[in-house]
Amino acid sequence: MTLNIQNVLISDPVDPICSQILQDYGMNVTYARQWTKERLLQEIQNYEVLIVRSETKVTDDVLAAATKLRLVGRAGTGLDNVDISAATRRGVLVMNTPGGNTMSAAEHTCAMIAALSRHIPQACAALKSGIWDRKTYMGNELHGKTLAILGLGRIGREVAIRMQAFGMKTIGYDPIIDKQTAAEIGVDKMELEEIWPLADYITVHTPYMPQTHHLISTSALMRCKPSVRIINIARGGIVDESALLDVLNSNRCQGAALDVFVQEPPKEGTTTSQLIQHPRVICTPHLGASTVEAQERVAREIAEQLIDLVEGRQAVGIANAPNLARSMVERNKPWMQLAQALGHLANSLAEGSLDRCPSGTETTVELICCGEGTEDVNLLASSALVGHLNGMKANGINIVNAAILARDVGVTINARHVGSSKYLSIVQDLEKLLQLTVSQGPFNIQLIGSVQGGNPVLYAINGCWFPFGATLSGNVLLFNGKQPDATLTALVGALTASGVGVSAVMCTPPGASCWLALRTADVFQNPQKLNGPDATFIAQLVF
Ligand SMILES: NC(=O)c1ccc[n+]([C@@H]2O[C@H](COP(=O)([O-])OP(=O)(O)OC[C@H]3O[C@@H](n4cnc5c(N)ncnc54)[C@H](O)[C@@H]3O)[C@@H](O)[C@H]2O)c1
Ligand SMILES: O=C(O)[C@H](O)COP(=O)(O)O
Repeated sequence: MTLNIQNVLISDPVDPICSQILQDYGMNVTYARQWTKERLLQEIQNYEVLIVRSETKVTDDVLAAATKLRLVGRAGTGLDNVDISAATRRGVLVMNTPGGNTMSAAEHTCAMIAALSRHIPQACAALKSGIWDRKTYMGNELHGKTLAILGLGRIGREVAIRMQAFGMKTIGYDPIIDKQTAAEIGVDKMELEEIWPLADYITVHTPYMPQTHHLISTSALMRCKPSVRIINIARGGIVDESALLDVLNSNRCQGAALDVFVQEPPKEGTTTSQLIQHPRVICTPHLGASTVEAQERVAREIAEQLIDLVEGRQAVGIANAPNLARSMVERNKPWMQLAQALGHLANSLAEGSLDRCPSGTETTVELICCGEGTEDVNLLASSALVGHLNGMKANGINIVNAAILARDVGVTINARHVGSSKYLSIVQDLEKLLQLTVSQGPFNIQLIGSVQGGNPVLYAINGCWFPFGATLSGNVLLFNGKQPDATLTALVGALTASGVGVSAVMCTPPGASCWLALRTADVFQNPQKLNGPDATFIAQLVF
C-alpha cells in the first residue's frame, strides 16, 4: 500500500516538533486551531493525513468528507475519539503513539492519589481564600492501604510500581495478564468480585470500550468499603458518573479523583458538572498527558512513525491494519502483486466489476498458496480481494478495507497454504504458485500464477497453460479464440497499424479454447474493434 502524502492537517494542539519534522521531510502542514466542525468538514477533503489529540472527534461524517484521507494520526494513546471501524471501512489507516505519554499519565495518577488522600486541592483553595483550617482537611496515610489497579497495561504497571514506594499493597485485575506476570510487578491479581471489598483505592487504567463501559458501576461500588476512593485518569465512562455521585452523596464513597469525563468539557447542570463540584471530588481537565516531555514525545513519535510508513520502513502504532507491517516485508511484495493481479484478472473475466453484478449475487473466492514465500495467506487473500474489487469504490480499496467491503458485496474468501505445488509435473519450475478460483453464480474461473524475476506471471486460465507464462505488468490485452497463430498475426497487425507497439505475445496451445495475451506499450482505445472471427476480446488490464 503506497502512501503519497503531501498535505497534513493538525487539528488539535500538538507540539510544534511534529510539523517541523513533517515540513523538513517535504510535507505541507496546516494547523487548524479552533476550526469549527463545519470548517473541518469543508476543508478535510484537501488532506491525506489528519493528526489529532483527544479533542477532534473523527466521526464517520468527517471521514466521509475526507475523500483523500489516507491516515488519522493520534498524538497520544486513546483512540476513542476516532471511529476506527468507519475509518477501516473507508480504507483509512489509524495510527497512535502508545507509550509516549505513559510516564506522565502514571505520574499524574500517583499525584492525584496523594492529593486525594490529603485533600490538597481543597485545603489549598481554602487557604487561598483566606481560611486557615487545620481540622477539616484531616487526611489518611497511603502506607498500608490497598490500591486496586484495574488494567495492568503500560500505565497501570507504572502506577503499581510507584505506589508500592508509598507502602501500598497493590492488587489488580486485567483479563490478559496472568497471575505470575502481575506478581512480577508486585501486584496480586484477583477476580473483580474479590477486589471490591478489599480495596481502599481503586484506579482504572483500561481503554474505554463496550467491555469497560461502567466497569465501576453501582453494583461494584455497593460491594466496596464505604471508605473507598475512586481514581479515573483513563477515560470518562469507565466509571459510571451517576453511580459515583450517588455513593458520594450517600457517604458510601470517601472521595474521587477525576481527570477524564463523559463529556469534555462538561456542560453545566450535568452529572459530570455535579461530580466536579462535589466537595470530596478533586479533578483536573484531562491533564494526564499534559507535560512538556510527553507532548514533545508523542508529537515527535507521530511524525516519525508517519515518515517511516511513507518510506515503507515500518508500520508502528497502526491500530486497524494488522496486515500492513507484513505488506512491507520485501519477500511478500511480489506475491501480493501477483494475488492482486490475479484478482483483477478474475474480475475482468467475470465481465466487469462487482458493482455491475446483480445485487445479492454471491461470490466465492478460493486462494491456494503453494510453496515457500506464500505462507502469509491473510495478506495474500486481502491483496486478491483488492484486485477483485478493483474499481468498486471511488476513494479506494486497499488491504485495510478489502475484507470488509468484500463481505458487504457478498464475496467470501477462503485461503490456505500448502507446502508444495501439485503442478510440478506440468510446468517444471512452478514449485511456488497461487491458484485463485472464483465462483460467481454460473461463472467459474481458475487462474494459476507465479512470480518470476520479481514479476507476477500468469500460467493458466481454466486449465489452459501458457507454456512460458504471461507477465502481468503494464498493459495487457486478453483474447480467447481457437486458432492462436492466425489470430496473433491479425491482432499484432491491427495494433501496429493503430500505432500501439506490442512488446510481448503469449498464447496457450491450440484447442477447443485457447488464450492470447498481448503486452502493449500503450492502452488501446476501443479494443472491441479487435474482435475477429478467430478471437474474442475479453479484457484490457492495466497492472
Ligand atoms: N488522562 C490522560 O491524559 C491519559 C493519558 C494516557 C492514557 N490515557 C488512557 O489510559 C488508559 C490506559 O492506557 P495504557 O497506555 O495503559 O493502555 P494499555 O493498552 O497499555 O493497557 C490497558 C490494559 O487494560 C486492560 N483491560 C482491557 N479490558 C479490561 C477490563 N475489562 N478490565 C481490566 N483491564 C482491562 C488491557 O488488557 C490492557 O492490559 C487508556 O484509556 C488511555 O486512553 C489517559
Ligand atoms: O489517551 C491519551 O493519550 C490521553 O488521554 C491524552 O489525551 P490528550 O492528547 O488529548 O491530552
